[in-house]
Amino acid sequence: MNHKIRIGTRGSKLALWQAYHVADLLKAKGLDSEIVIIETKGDKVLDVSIAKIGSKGVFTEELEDQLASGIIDIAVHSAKDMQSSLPEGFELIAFTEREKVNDIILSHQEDIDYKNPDKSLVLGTSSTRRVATLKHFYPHIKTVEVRGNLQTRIAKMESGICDALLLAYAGAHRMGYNEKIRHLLSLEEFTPAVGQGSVAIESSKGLNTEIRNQIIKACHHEETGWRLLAERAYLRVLEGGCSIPVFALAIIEGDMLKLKGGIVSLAGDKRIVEEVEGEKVKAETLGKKLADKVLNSGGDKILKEIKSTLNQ
Ligand SMILES: NCc1[nH]cc(CCC(=O)O)c1CC(=O)O
Repeated sequence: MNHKIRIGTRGSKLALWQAYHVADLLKAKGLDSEIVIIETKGDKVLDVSIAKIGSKGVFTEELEDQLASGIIDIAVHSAKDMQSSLPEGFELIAFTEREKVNDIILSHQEDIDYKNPDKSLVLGTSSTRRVATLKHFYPHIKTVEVRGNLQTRIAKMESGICDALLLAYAGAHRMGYNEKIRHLLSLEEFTPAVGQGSVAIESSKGLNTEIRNQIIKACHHEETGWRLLAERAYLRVLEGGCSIPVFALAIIEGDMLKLKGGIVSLAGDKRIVEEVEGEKVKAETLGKKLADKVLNSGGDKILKEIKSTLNQ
């Protein structure tokens, strides 16, 4: 079959990088594609925090409309930005090989010392997980909300609203900012968001089976797939949109999967971390098991507290 696979994407530089990455993976298996840029609500409202406009689908709804009408065959997203449950009729069919999952501190200044409580430091971020984690481990650090794409955030930092940005390594690396990375943060403290570092491919359930299988064969990275299956099962129970500071990271060792994750209160005073381990083929069950453990050891109270704060 000589069908040109139409890849839908948002128009930001990072989104385009991801779309071209998928196009390259397809090309390597002899599959032709073309990129279709689609503007989403999330791209238009840059001045309001995502936590406030409601995280559900602000970056995905328009793409799903185009999937449903067959204008595009697949939509490409940062796996991290994908809701844990998709609307009826859609599915994630592939996850690309994961990039380094750490968070980083990025700055134009070279001497960023985030561990010394005697040095004042203002970090820009818009992630509740990162803000809460900073409050927990580094309460002396001040934060300011910095939104927009990476280029915008860097411009804001350089204009002086903060000393440095707290970001995902994956995005900074993909946008070519490695030389501004000052610290790679530990996975124990800054356990990443579910899915961080991988690119997810979404399709309508009605996508032609042959095309679907070709895409999976070209793009899906199996180990990443197991890891994200576990992490996303955890997220689904915690109902964590990106406004809730939950985190989880799965690793694979042979046939086994280790999943570590938890939740941190918005004020940073409470942080719960639990771990589960089992066969990787039980990824989804392990994710749910982790959720039970976290909820039962006080996560339920933190979650309730966060939800009532966000609904105010
Ligand atoms: N929330 C925005 C977002 N979505 C995906 C990435 C980076 C790439 C990735 O983690 O896959 C980022 C930027 C960031 O968190 O710094």
